[in-house]
Amino acid sequence: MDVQVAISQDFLTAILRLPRAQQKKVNQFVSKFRSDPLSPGINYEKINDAANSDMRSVRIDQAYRGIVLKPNQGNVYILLWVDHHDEAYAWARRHQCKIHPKTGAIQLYASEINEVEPSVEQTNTPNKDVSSVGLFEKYTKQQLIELGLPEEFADQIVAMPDMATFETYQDKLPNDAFEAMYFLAEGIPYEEVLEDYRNNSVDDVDTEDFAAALIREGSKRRFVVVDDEALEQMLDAPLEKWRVFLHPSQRKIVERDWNGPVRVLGGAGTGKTVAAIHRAKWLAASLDGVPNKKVLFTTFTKNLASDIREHLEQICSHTELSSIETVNIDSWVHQFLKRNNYNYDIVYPGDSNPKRVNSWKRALDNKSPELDLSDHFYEEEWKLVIQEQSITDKAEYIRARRNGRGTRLNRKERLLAWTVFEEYLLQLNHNKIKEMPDAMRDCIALIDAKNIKPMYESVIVDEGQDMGTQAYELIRRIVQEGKNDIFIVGDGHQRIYRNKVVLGRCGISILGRSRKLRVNYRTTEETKKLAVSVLNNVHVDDLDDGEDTSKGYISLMHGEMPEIITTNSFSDEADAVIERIEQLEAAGAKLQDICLVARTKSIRDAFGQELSKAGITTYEVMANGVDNRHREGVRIATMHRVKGLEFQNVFIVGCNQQTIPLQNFRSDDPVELREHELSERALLHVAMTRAMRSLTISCQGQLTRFIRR
Ligand SMILES: Nc1ncnc2c1ncn2[C@@H]1O[C@H](COP(=O)(O)OP(=O)(O)OP(=O)(O)O)[C@@H](O)[C@H]1O
Repeated sequence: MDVQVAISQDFLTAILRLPRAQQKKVNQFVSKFRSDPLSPGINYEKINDAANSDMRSVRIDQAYRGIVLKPNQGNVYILLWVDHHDEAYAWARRHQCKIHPKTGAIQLYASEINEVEPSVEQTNTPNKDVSSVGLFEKYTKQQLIELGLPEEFADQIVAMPDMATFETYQDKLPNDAFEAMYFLAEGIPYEEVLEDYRNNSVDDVDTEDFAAALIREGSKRRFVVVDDEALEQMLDAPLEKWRVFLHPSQRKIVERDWNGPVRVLGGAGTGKTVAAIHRAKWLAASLDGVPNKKVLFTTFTKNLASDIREHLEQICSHTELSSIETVNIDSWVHQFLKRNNYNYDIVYPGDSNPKRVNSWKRALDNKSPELDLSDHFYEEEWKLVIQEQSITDKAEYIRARRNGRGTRLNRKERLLAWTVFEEYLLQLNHNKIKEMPDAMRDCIALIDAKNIKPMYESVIVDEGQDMGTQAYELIRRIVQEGKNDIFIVGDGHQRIYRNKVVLGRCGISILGRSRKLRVNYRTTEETKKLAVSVLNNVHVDDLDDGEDTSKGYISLMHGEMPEIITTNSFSDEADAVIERIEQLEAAGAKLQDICLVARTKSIRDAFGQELSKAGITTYEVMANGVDNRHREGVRIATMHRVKGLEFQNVFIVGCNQQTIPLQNFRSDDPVELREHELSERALLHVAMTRAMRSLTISCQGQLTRFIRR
């Protein structure tokens, strides 16, 4: 029978904690072990009192030991842990590794859990009858076990008094069981949780058959069977776990055929981009390098597209890579139109292109004195109504949908307002410029006129929340309709460009093909909680005319509470930030892992200058390129620029009451004001959720009202 060697994610993490010299030895050992775990050179030793009698220690060198699970049945060896002799043995005593009888997934968890004291919150609440307020009182023990809870914990968990107490079990329970219980406690319906945590087609689980268990989705988040090539890659530091260990909820959406467009939602850091990258690889593999069969991976921002290309290069073969085109949607439009001899300059609604600004100025000169509407109103009306619905004449404008616009306009008022838009259209034409939504429409017109066949087998869209109607209509047109055609990932909570869309209205029906990712791999739970609180009680859409919620969204990591620094002046704030950056550097942090984020360019630059004066190198995050992580320097960026990116340590500076929300927005329209407020909150939320390890927020004077301490 073939020998199978698997590695747990924990083993790889354990390697990274060792001194460099030892890491090398472990790597050599693993290569030897992988080629023949039965070789006489490998010393297996029984571990007295190990939680699992199938655990053995193996000798790496004089001082270090690996912990291996060698089940009785089959020919499977699983490398679980590595450490200094005594610590490795202690680890084996503290950990259990078993196949769950219901889900069939291999679980690694604490061998014992002590009775946990109710949380301080709970004990401080006078007269509260603990036993009557169980967190899981709606569920039976059996139901919890169905979701992956090990039976030995069932009594304790079913009697759990509150969330705070439950959270203290995080590092004791298997990750899958903890997550599933957490989502139940957050109010996610049982069936939905079961769908995510049950392994497909597992009926009769043989709890001794590790070979069968290793290939189940639920096991693959933590264990991988290694062949030589994969092993070599994996042992190459720095290790990026997402390359190998997809969460079952990610794997379920990535590795399967879909009978039409799919929409995947998920809070910041839940691995949407990672899922989309793996999806691109999976689709490309199925194309088998056939020329002219292509997958398009598109994003909203240019720098994210470059980032994604780099990631694809890490996981795809040459052939797969040759089938994937990665480009942000606007560049795609530019390239397509250029190939088709398009004669217009492309601009953006509201941008500073002098020809566009002048055209708009002339259009506003035609404002009717009979209408008391602000210039801003016309700007928004143009973008949100006229461009959104591709309106080109008066008659269409009179019939136009104006949902979500606060100021009502009757027929006569629309006719009067139209004079501005009519002039703008004339000016754009006269100056040979087009706004991007028009350019997208022109792409469609060209495709129709030239009868161009769909160019892609599949399109993958990242940052789906920021793409507008025209972008989706164009996407619909360039991809072959049918199996695996469109895969969209996005998060309405991160919409910062106000390009709302209703997919169904763009010919993209996601009925029955909508999924959600819930596990945040990036930020700590402490940062996540603060970032989510910025969007409390605001309504966020699901890209298809429904509502999305940030309930049932968990971070697996814990860390320091975000620090909030209030100062009295700019120089005090700058000093405080510089001091902390110097402390981080002294503690070993690399400058390129630190990002300073500001709401505006001028605040960014002001802080950038202070950092330079203090001798700290800075590096501006640009819109149009990949961040060269080898270039030294603290990253400095506006909030818009950091979307989709991540940094170990994030400083959000200038979080003053007067700056966030930005005060340059004037409108009497309550709907516009609400929308403005929402996108300002989304911007802050995006900036906060870039932080992997630490988040520091600072202000001068009063802190923005978006943050409640
Ligand atoms: N299965 C996984 N295992 C380990 N790490 C993962 C996994 N999936 C994602 N990650 C990590 O989590 C972080 C966030 O992932 P990703 O950027 O895909 O999230 P996202 O949902 O697209 O985030 P955002 O919407 O905030 O941009 C990254 O550091 C990524 O490497």
